[in-house]
Amino acid sequence: MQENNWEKTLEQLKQELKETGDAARLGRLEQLEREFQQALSERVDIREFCENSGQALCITDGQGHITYMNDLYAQETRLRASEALGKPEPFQEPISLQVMERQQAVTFGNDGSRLELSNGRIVSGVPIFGPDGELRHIVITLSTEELIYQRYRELRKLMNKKESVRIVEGEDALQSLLGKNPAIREIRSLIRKAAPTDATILITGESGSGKEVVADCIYGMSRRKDKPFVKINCAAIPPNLLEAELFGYERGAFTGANARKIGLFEVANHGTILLDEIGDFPLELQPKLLRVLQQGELYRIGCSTPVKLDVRVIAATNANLKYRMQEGTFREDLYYRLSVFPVRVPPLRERREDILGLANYFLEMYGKKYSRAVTLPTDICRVLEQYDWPGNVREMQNVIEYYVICSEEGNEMSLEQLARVLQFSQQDTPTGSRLHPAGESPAAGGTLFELRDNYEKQLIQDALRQTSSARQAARMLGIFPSSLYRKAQKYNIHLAEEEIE
Ligand SMILES: Nc1ncnc2c1ncn2[C@@H]1O[C@H](COP(=O)(O)OP(=O)(O)OP(=O)(O)O)[C@@H](O)[C@H]1O
Repeated sequence: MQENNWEKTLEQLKQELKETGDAARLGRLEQLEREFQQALSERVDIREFCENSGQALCITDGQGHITYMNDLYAQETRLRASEALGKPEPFQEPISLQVMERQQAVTFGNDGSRLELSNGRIVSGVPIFGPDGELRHIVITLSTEELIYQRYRELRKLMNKKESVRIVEGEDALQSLLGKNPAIREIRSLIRKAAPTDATILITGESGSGKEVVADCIYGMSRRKDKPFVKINCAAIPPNLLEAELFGYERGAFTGANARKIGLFEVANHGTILLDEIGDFPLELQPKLLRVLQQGELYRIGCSTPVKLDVRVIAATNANLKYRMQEGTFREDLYYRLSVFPVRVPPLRERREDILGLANYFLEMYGKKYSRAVTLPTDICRVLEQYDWPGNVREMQNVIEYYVICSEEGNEMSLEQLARVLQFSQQDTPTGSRLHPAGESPAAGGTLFELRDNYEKQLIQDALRQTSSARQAARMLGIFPSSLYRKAQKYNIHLAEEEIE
């Protein structure tokens, strides 16, 4: 009814414009109408997709008020759309609330009673942000574990296709571990042997040397490659929260435990878990981890019945575990249980023959990303080979990305500029050596990130000077106006009021 009204008004308006011969405004109006119809049809498509997705689905607005639910969701939750629409989720612990609080996707095992679902259903809430960074919608789904695995596999395939640089399945997985140095070849051969078994693997090596790449290869070549791969950085989670995160808890286990929480070990069941920074694993939790490794079972906090597990454990660290054992912060029995199959990834400075291969790989990768066919002149290659790379492959990847961003075809970054990035004069490498290429006078730099930020700020200021609005400047820089606005705020660049619109 309403649509008929606006269509009628629109027709009248068009007729009037035709009669007055205002072709310009008529053309603009017709253009707007086409865009509007297009948006309308897309909206209908999305609704159709939701109806027929085969998955229980509910959408809320940014405040957690339900704006849509499909039949399957209504059936599974026994809610009625007519009663629930426009209101918050009528559950004791609405998932939308958690998404709103954490501003990130939330998934947890459902304990049955809370959402009145049969056991095994997994509730997920995914936030959708607007271009201004505001939370606009939350998409809530209820899935079986099997469905989650399936989605996970689809997503992984999609990501591989998109990035087209890392193929991480089967023998091909090894291709993502680049390098011709004998130690790297040896690692490939070790992975080939160990990956198909369920042996626990301990990967050691300096930060940025490629431990996670090795873990990805092991997973990609294992018989668990279609099952979950849960990665956790043990140093990033406060010790008092780590126990609950890893082992989970029962409802009522402690104040605030309003519902059962499934720990990450259970999430990884039948799959693989990567315990990164294992050297920082809290001493008091180490017996619990040992139990998982030895007995294949865990106790959730507040529960006396063990949960049986089938998880392959890969641990990684840049710490010296033998030293940690001596100082009494790492248990000896845990160390020997973890290092059934040890793999040491050498730092980049110990495999200089791989430097150029890696540099060219990243050059091509970022060349594609930023649409720039830049090359590495011989003098720069020489410097890259001589540098000690204290931050290993990760540092090189950052440096090459910076190089590609700052270069243009035929007008590559100069040796002086690169020297600044590498901070020759200031940076002590872990071996204590410094690199000063002959004839270079190293300029004061700042960290790589500071240099990058300065450069970005300068590019934005230049673009604003060369154009007459922020919108045009954003177009020139190839970014959205909203991103330009955010960056302008970050760098304290003043935009005129009308430019912000
Ligand atoms: N041999 C390699 N071939 C290709 N890329 C690599 C290689 N080694 C490292 N990289 C790349 O370098 C970066 C850092 O590697 P990775 O995260 O595996 O290091 P790490 O040792 O796990 O670091 P941290 O100890 O800080 O967790 C990643 O982007 C990774 O893709």
